[in-house]
Amino acid sequence: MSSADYAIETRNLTKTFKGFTAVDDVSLKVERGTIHALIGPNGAGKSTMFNLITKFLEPTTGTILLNGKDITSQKPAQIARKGAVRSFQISSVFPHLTLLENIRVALQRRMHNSYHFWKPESRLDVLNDDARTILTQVGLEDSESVLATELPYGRKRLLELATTLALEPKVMLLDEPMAGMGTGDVQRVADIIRRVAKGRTVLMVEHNLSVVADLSDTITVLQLGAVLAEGSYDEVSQNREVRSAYMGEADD
Ligand SMILES: Nc1ncnc2c1ncn2[C@@H]1O[C@H](COP(=O)(O)OP(=O)(O)OP(=O)(O)O)[C@@H](O)[C@H]1O
Repeated sequence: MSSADYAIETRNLTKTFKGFTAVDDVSLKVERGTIHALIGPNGAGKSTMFNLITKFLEPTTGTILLNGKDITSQKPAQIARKGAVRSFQISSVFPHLTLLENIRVALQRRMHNSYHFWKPESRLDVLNDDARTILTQVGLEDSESVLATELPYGRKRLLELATTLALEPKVMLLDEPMAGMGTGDVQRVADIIRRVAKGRTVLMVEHNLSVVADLSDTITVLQLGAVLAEGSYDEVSQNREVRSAYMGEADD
């Protein structure tokens, strides 16, 4: 496979914070069209990897490629415009707008790269059909007139996913999508992620191993900033080093 077959590739990516190596020479290949999970114990470097890939952090050394193109020196907004969008950033939701309005803002952002708040409200009505389609994709079609702030936690996270979908990402980076969710919501959100991942590439950091097992084509296990193992869930969960380093306490 050539570099162009990978939606995301890192080569020898390293990040040090004042001499402490948080990400240590990581070469990661995320195949296009797959769901790829990044797992590992606390402090393994997962969030730092995400921040490096989306350029919220500057790598100390190494290279980051998006669809085979070097994006190491690009800014987060440029990377988002190239179709790699990070989700589950609470800031993507405006609490005092309705769900429909939130999606319309995100759609506008994609189309004009600005908010155009000054335009007459009626000009935004053309976006309603698209916004409703997106709300339906995440199962929020019954709440379009509800203010975002009034949503319970699980549904708020679905709204964040919806605002991400409005940007038409080719690559979605999901940062702990199940964090803080009750068991009822977890299965629902997993089903939605599987559905919206079709035709896209997903890289996710997730602590819930049954979700990781259920959704992922490939799993990379990080430990102390370095890659410990990689493969399918069956492969990595049977790896002895992984079991002792990461799954020891969850051996059953
Ligand atoms: N800005 C920073 N300055 C100093 N050290 C940092 C910084 N960011 C992260 N680290 C350290 O780098 C290591 C990796 O952190 P990171 O948050 O990437 O791990 P993680 O795998 O996402 O952990 P968790 O599962 O707990 O979120 C940790 O030891 C952390 O303390």
